[in-house]
Amino acid sequence: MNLNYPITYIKGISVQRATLLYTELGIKTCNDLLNFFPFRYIDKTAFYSIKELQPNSSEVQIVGKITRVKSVAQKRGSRLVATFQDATGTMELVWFKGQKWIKDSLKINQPYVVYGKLNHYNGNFSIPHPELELVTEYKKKLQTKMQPVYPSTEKLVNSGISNKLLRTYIQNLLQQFYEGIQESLSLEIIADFKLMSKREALLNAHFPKSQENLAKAQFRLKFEELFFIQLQLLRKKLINKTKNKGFVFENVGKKFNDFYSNHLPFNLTNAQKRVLKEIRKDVASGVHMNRLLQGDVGSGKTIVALLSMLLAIDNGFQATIMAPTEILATQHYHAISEMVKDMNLNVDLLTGSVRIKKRREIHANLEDGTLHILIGTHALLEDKVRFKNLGIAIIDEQHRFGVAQRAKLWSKNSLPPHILVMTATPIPRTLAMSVYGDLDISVIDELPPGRKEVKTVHRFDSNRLSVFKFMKDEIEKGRQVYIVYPLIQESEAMDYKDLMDGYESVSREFPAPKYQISIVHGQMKPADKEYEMQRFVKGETQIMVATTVIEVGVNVPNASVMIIESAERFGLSQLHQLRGRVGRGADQSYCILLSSYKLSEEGKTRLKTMVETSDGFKIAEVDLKLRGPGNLMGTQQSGVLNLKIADVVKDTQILVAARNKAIAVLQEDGNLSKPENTNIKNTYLELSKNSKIWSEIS
Ligand SMILES: Nc1ncnc2c1ncn2[C@@H]1O[C@H](COP(=O)(O)OP(=O)(O)OP(=O)(O)O)[C@@H](O)[C@H]1O
Repeated sequence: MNLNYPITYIKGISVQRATLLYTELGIKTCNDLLNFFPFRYIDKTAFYSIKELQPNSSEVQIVGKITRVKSVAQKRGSRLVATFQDATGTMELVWFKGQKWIKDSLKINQPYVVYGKLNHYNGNFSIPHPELELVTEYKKKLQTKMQPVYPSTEKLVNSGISNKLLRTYIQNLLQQFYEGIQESLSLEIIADFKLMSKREALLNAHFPKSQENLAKAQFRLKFEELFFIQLQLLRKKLINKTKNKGFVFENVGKKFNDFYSNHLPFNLTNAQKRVLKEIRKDVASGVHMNRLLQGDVGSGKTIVALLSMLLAIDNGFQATIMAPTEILATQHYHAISEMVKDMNLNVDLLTGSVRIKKRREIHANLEDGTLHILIGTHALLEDKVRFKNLGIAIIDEQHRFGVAQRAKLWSKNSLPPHILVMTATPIPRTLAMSVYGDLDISVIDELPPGRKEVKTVHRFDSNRLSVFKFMKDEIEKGRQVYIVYPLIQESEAMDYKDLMDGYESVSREFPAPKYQISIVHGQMKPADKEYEMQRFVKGETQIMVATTVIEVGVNVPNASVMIIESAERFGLSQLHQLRGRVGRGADQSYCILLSSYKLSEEGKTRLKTMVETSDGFKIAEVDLKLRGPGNLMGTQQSGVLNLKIADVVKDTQILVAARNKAIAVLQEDGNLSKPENTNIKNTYLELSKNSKIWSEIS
């Protein structure tokens, strides 16, 4: 018997039911079903006394006697109420249906075991429609103490596959295949972490004998799941390091040194220096760099990108930056061209709106190597874009690019160029371990000196007039202001209306010619967007009304006020990104979050968090708690988050332990060829063949 057999091998599962289980729950093989875990258990191991009951107790089991039964008339029909009592107190059992036969069957003053969901109303406890069994009967039966409850769908239930039936299937499966369940971890790991055996763990995860056994079983299975994912990610990294040769940038040469000594516009922060060292070590070592650069908004990633590119250029290579939007690519282009303007370097910009003639020129310069740095958007991925020798590819805000798109950029070379992925959306460390576990990670955890914290306040819509007044004062001082409106796809038409209405009212309040206003939104042509953007960058307009197109990376140091309309509709990391557009110069900056009075609890938490902290990593932690890992920016494409039993957020301690153990195992035995690692190797190979998550991360 093999656990890879289809579930029709399990007693009681017909082809028709197997098909349903597959379409509804994705369960195909015995192994799938074995790893389909309950999401909760009905715990019948514990008994309560009535005095112990708490308003928030959910399902409870109590032994006591029924002392009285009566029918109580109510508006529609009547209900049956039994007074139930133990040595510590009294409560009620209630029925709304089937009252006649229940009334007839209830035995007064005999001990019952009662089980059900507890209600608490007006200080009184009751259980509606309880399960009841005379103690004499209860004692005769062999009890399943903790019943598993599995996730299900309406269709399954309607087709007769109840939770009870699922339980039976899994029971049958365990009976038929128990001997075939192989240990997957080494004896050493089992001893080290005092783990249950795999068989015992699976049995107890489905049919636990006690809470304690359940906890042990879950720990073992979570550890195993995270261990093998980490093993896979780390092996991928190891293979990348040992097999993929990278270009060697031996020289820290003329351009780098010239820029560092003569053109650096400021002193690097210690964090920038450290990260640059990490990058230099990679690119000089002969292995292929695959590094994630995390830095909070405004922490100064661009300069690190530029210096890394100069390392490549000094060694005869070309460099590229790919950005997710035209605005961003253009901005990088302007910033970088400006910084290297006296250095005899050729920098160009390639986006969707570059004209054919210019495009051809870029293609030609790229192929003959005269173009040193090319900055662009997705347009870089087109087949016609061929580098002479691309040494480093920097990808800004990687979550906007698919894995396949990135791969396309790699494949433009004989050897893959060094890769630096930059993200301004901090991801909590433990999550990064999973989602980017195969990359090396650098963090810029320090802001440039002299930055003042952006003062952040929350105001209700009714305060708009005083907000306008504040804007006028700031503009008077020579500052610029952003006003951002939400744009959510589902209500796009409405949102555009809000934006245009807002624009009109701002135009009335801030009339020309004294005030000039830019507007930028996604429905505009790229060239118009760019024109409006540039007017704001050059200081020709004082106010920029926009949707979230300006969310990431836009850098206008003179802009010191960020007003966010309907702030409650934005996600936390989005708000943080938007706020990051101000506070980029030396002036005191402000962020005003405007909202209606109607706020959900989550909305309140988001706004409160923004007012309380400006630390991107802290904000990411809160966001993670509010929305779960799959919704965070930077994690959407990660199959690593579709776990069967572990939770990368809640089980961080297990995750860290599993990762450290995986590192230790690979350090000792990179190919898993030692006899003591046979179990691990077999499971690893098996998972590589069969697991969906694994194919996504390999
Ligand atoms: N070490 C430094 N000292 C002073 N100013 C700096 C330093 N590093 C960067 N800056 C300036 O800080 C601002 C933000 O830098 P940059 O645009 O590189 O940030 P970023 O990390 O890309 O942030 P975001 O992701 O928000 O765009 C720029 O105006 C830049 O010139």
